Amino acid sequence: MGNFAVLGAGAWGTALAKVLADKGNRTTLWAHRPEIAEHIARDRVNARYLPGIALPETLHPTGDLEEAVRGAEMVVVVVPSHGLRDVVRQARPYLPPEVLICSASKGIEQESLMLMSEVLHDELGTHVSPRLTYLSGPSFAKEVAVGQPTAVVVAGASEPETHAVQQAFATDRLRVYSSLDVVGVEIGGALKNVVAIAAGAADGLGFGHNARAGLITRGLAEIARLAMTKGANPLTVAGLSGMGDLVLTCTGELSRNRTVGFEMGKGRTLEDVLASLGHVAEGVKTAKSAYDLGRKLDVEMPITSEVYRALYEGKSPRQAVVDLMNRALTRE
Ligand SMILES: NC(=O)c1ccc[n+]([C@@H]2O[C@H](COP(=O)([O-])OP(=O)(O)OC[C@H]3O[C@@H](n4cnc5c(N)ncnc54)[C@H](O)[C@@H]3O)[C@@H](O)[C@H]2O)c1
Ligand SMILES: O=P(O)(O)OC[C@H](O)CO
Repeated sequence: MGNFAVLGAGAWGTALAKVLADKGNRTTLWAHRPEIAEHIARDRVNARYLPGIALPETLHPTGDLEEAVRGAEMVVVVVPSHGLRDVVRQARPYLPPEVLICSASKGIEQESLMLMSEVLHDELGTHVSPRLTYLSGPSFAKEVAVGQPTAVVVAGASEPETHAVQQAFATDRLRVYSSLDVVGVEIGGALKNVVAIAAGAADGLGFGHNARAGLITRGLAEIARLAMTKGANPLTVAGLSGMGDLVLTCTGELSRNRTVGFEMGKGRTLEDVLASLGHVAEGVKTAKSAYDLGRKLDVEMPITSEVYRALYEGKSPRQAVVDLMNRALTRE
């Protein structure tokens, strides 16, 4: 059995820690807010982020980052993408030399416009590259936590390490594929959240299935363009992290990103929706990062641009749809 650490006790970190702990691994779950660790230790449930799910005794909550990573064979980082750099920097002095590192956060850092793998390289050095992996794909935390069948993908630059992480997470309910295309898998996971906001807005505005299918498909086209420009294989985003996660998040009512778009489509303000959401909706920050990255790399991203304008420039979702529909006609 392994000795694993999961950094981030939100819904996804808790669900992934439960997967590892249910397999009999000693799994330490680090919470950004120490009181969350105390509550989990007392109640054996994360009532704030994953209510109603009993957590096994093999899962050890802590608010102490050093305690969490000391002696770990694999550290899984699952904090919101805007917090990943700080958490990794704080954990760095205590990381065992040969530790495997897996990021399960979906986002692009604002300002630097770096993918999570680039942030990890920046903080830990490029020599860690073979030990870095990235987990993504269509996976609502709540469904994984109750053992609903789910398929995800783990990407890494080095096959043996990627295979080790694939094996660590795999169960008869969680099927884990592997990939060597880290950038493609990361971009698919980050950008689907932006398209989910658009699809939610379309639903909130009262549009139909046609609009949603159009957004998913054309959203995938702009995700593929960005992925290719960043050196990824565009076919990667037709897989679980890309098309798979677009289908889930653009249609599933559990999606926080879709909810943000849906409520804005109904007329609520972004601030109002975020105040009541209770969880991170990565697409809000990623819309800005991706918009800036698209402009920097000269990649045409019309859906991302309209989501950005609706979130950051006060454009009405209805006007954003009108402008998308009236763009110059083009080839598919
Ligand atoms: N929830 C899911 O179903 C799901 C599935 C796949 C991937 N993800 C991704 O996992 C990541 C985490 O999402 P989640 O659903 O667990 O979030 P969540 O909203 O459920 O919880 C957020 C957690 O992050 C902590 N936090 C807040 N700010 C922080 C900071 N600056 N530094 C460190 N920690 C901070 C909070 O205390 C909380 O524990 C996101 O990138 C998300 O896109 C989520
Ligand atoms: O609830 P969302 O929109 O953050 O989506 C959660 C996961 O990323 C789904 O794969």
